[in-house]
Amino acid sequence: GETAEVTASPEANDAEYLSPVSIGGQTLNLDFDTGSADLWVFSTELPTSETSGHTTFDPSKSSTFKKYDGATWKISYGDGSGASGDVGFDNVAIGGATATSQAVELATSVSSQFVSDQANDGLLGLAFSNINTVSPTKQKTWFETIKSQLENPLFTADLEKDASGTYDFGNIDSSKYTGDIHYAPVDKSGGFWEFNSKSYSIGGTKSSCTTCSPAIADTGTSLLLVDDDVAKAYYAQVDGSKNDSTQGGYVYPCSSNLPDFGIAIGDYIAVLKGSDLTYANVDSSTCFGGIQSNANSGMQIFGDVMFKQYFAVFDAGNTQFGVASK
Ligand SMILES: CN(C)c1ccc(C(=O)NN)cc1
Repeated sequence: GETAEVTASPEANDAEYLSPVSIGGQTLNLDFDTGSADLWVFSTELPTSETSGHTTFDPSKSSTFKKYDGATWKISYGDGSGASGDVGFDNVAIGGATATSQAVELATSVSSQFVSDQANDGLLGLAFSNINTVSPTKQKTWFETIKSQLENPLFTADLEKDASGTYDFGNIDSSKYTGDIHYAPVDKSGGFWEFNSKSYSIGGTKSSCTTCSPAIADTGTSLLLVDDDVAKAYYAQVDGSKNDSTQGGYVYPCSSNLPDFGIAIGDYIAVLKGSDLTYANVDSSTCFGGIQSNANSGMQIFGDVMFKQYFAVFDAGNTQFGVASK
């Protein structure tokens, strides 16, 4: 069975991580996203006014590209961004592993957030294919296409703070973590890497929350979006913090000593160091938190703030998600 490894390089503020992907011999930098299941790319079918700074996939230059007549796709993300277009098939290689006849979704329209994010040439979904948006027939993700060829049906994420990390497919590299991997069973029926998260800790004080929303492991989200009352309880411990709608969330004096925050991954509490829970500066003295409210959306979203502190295993063979210290 095959294994593959690819670099994950951070953009400003670790807002997202991009990895090189070869499609029909053309290399684009894609955002690997465990919170969605579409592989879509900036393409020459977009208006050139929307492709400045991006690498675009040109199907006419790939000898292996096949159009999927009549198929379309349209996706919206939690932050209100989105994209849409048409579909083809091509050979897609990541870190030396090639999925042949992989569905590649070509953008004909993208929202302003994607136009302005010039480092991002598209997304590679790593959630479950039941939420793929291709119509009239859903298509598989790259991981599901290649899974049977892999040594083990799993992939891992090692994202780093302000430094390159890796995604590995088919194996767990024991040099990338310390101690045990703590697994939670995944409910994939909603298409996400979803698990229970019924407790948390703030500054070492544990709270159970039987009413807490389930959580998803989402490498495509920058922050940690927790239930509103949990976010409130966290920032109640931060002097001078406030939920500032102008800034879009909780801000506080950058001089604050943020408390550690423990998140439940099933029965295991992964403690996130407070010293790594600031996301960005708003100005020279005001900081924007890595922990924010999910506005009671009914889902907690554990994004890159978690992956920067914990090595993660997405195990499709056993339908489980695991974390380990690193
Ligand atoms: C605008 N961009 C680059 C986005 C990238 C990813 C996402 C997302 O919610 N992934 N789960 C949203 C937006």
